Amino acid sequence: METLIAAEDLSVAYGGARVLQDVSLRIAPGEIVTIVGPNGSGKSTLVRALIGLTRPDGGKVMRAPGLRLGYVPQKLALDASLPLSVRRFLSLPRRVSDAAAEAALARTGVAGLSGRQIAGLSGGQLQRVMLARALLDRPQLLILDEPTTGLDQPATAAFYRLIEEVRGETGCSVLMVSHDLHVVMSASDRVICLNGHVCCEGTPRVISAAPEYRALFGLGTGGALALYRHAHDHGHEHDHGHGHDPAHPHEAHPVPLVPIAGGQGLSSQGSGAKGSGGQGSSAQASGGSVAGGKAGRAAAPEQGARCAECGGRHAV
Ligand SMILES: Nc1ncnc2c1ncn2[C@@H]1O[C@H](COP(=O)(O)OP(=O)(O)OP(=O)(O)O)[C@@H](O)[C@H]1O
Repeated sequence: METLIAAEDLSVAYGGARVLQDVSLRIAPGEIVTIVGPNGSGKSTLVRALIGLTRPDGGKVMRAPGLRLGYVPQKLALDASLPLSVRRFLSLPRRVSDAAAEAALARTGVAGLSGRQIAGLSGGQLQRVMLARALLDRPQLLILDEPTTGLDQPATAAFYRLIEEVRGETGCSVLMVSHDLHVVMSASDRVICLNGHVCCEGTPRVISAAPEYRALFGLGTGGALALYRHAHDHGHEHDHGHGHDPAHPHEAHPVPLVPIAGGQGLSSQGSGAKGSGGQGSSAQASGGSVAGGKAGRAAAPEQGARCAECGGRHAV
């Protein structure tokens, strides 16, 4: 299977505190993958390590050569008192034409905001402007870190619909971090449940039923299943390791849960590399080939002690 980006046994520590341990994942062309997990479980750290903003102290990140990557950060690290128009923001760091800027704003539903100050935008408008900026480089992989923070429910649902439309139009893959479990379950092809390590991963249906997920998020996510009506009738090709016919309902061949094998405990070693502040940039990822193996170690037997946090058996 073709892979755009992959992490293999990725570990990150900040000043000796282990945040990620042996995290492996891979993103295939065209799929929408969502990372869920409790506060502080390392979701943003994982995203930043994938992008290259945070240096891992173990494992590696591999990208398809010349991968075009669009990134929408959780927060915009801008001084609100600095005058910065939407139009100028769209040309940071690379100048874009007025036509391209207008088209991107129109695509994300905020046409006509060009002359407005970034500091004066509502939360929903800012998210759409940041998405417009990320789309300007025609990313093959769009990475969004909690893109709907602070938005109300209709705005959140509308934003996820927009993401699905963009994926449908451009064929880009989407990797996002989200706490909106119900929407995540309806809008994702695959969900990765993170708590310093990958607790479990699979289709929304499989994840909703996973004991590891339920231990972390409780049993009140039944509505997420009700929302999940993914008939898998979109045109992209992807394979979650089970080679299904894309015309099949996705649930018919659920991805097996992927416990992380191995016996290493938490280490207090680590260099704690800090990344620089993300600014909603699009970045041309540096090259490097992607290994074809299944990064998530599918169908590995459960090993290790039962996790006190999520109830699953895994390395950490
Ligand atoms: N630059 C940093 N320096 C030191 N510690 C950090 C840094 N960034 C994150 N951390 C710590 O690492 C842990 C994981 O943080 P991270 O932001 O990755 O979690 P998260 O799952 O995205 O959380 P949330 O859901 O609250 O956004 C937290 O304990 C956090 O305090």
